[in-house]
Amino acid sequence: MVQSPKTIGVLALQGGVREHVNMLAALGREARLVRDPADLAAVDGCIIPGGESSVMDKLCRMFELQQPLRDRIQSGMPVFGTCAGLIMLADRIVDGMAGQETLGGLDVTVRRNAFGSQVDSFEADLDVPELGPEPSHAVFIRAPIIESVGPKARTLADVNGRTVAAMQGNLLGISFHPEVTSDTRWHELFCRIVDGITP
Ligand SMILES: NC(=O)CC[C@H](N)C(=O)O
Repeated sequence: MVQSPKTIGVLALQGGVREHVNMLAALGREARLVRDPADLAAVDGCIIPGGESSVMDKLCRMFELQQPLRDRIQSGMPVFGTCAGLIMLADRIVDGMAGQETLGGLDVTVRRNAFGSQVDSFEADLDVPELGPEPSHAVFIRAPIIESVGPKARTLADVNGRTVAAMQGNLLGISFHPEVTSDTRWHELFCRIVDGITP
């Protein structure tokens, strides 16, 4: 019997949803948009896109997705957070908006908009051993940094000594946007995690 492919969702409340859907399509994976608890129940893994984390947090609560997402994360669902999505995954946030909450799961502390207004968007080539020898061209858009990585998580990449990618079990959080480049390797890595093909 051929096993049916795992379903990957993209949290579609706010932010850069389409780019992730297109990236998954380029890898032959049809994404399911996640807008309510029934959508979430139908997916095996989920991407949380970039956008504005404080708004995404509010919408998660409004659409009754915060607790279901927390529960799924705690029970091991693979999640890939990019930029605002990384902030949503972080256990700790040092300069959130008043009352801003995260979903948590990834043992890191993040700082929002950490690269400052002058260079709030820039690009850099990152050395990421997990992706192979070719550098990963990273696009940072009002990006957070990972200020500290706790003992349960590990650093995957940094730029000028500042951590911008971390992983913990099935959780992957990066502060930049591979979905706006032609580099599919981050999404391939996430698909392997969802499919249970660990390196
Ligand atoms: N490109 C992005 O996702 C920016 C993140 C945004 N600055 C936030 O705090 O959520």
